[in-house]
Amino acid sequence: MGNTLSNLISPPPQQPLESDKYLIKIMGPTRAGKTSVLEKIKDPNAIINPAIYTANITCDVRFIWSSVLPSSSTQDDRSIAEKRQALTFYDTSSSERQSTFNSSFLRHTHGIIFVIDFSPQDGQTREEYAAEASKSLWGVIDESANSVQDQPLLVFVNKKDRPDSMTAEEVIELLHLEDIFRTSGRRWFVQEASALRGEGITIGFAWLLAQMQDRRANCGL
Ligand SMILES: Nc1nc2c(ncn2[C@@H]2O[C@H](COP(=O)(O)OP(=O)(O)OP(=O)(O)O)[C@@H](O)[C@H]2O)c(=O)[nH]1
Ligand SMILES: [Mg+2]
Repeated sequence: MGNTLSNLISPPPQQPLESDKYLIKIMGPTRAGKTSVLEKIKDPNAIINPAIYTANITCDVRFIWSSVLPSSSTQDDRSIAEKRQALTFYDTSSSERQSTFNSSFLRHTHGIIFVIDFSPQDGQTREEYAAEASKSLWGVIDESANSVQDQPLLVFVNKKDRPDSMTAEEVIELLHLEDIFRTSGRRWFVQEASALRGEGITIGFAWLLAQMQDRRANCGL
């Protein structure tokens, strides 16, 4: 029990992973759907429980990314994928955000997933919500500017099943994503998604995986 609990709340791994493994960190505003997105990456058939409440828990999940291969893939494809795609995800929770996102947060990280849903809370306007989200994203990127090598950034605009959701274009503008590329050369991609319905998750994640593989092949990162 003690072991299990300490595994759940252990700090982000700081050691470089072996060469065939990737570490991905998931960030984003409170209740945006970070954990739900992770559940769907792990298992596209997972049922997302609307009553899920995951604040204050940080989990470090290690698994083999074979579940997102197309159903038409052969056993050989799966074996190759299982050998190659060992991924560790670090899912952040609401309460740790400020204290955790320091200059070493992205060290040894190969990819970043930022989940946003644009559901303003407690009387916030959309613009206020976006400004806060943008500040937190830029905070991490600025903080780590000297210690990391421009990992690819995947942004999920989650909860597309809701009528008030925003488009990828609006998010690109509100988060000033084009500036990220201009200032750092970091590659980014915005994918509209619904973790609830399982839409957009696999395609977005496939982009991130391809980027991470490309960086490793070309830059050894
Ligand atoms: N409608 C809808 N609800 C979703 C979707 N994804 C997640 N939710 C719901 O949004 C709530 C928050 O989801 P979580 O995955 O816990 O969000 P989180 O970002 O991990 O939350 P914290 O860790 O507390 O910051 C839950 O009630 C989910 O069921 C989605 O695509 N559509
Ligand atoms: Mg969560």
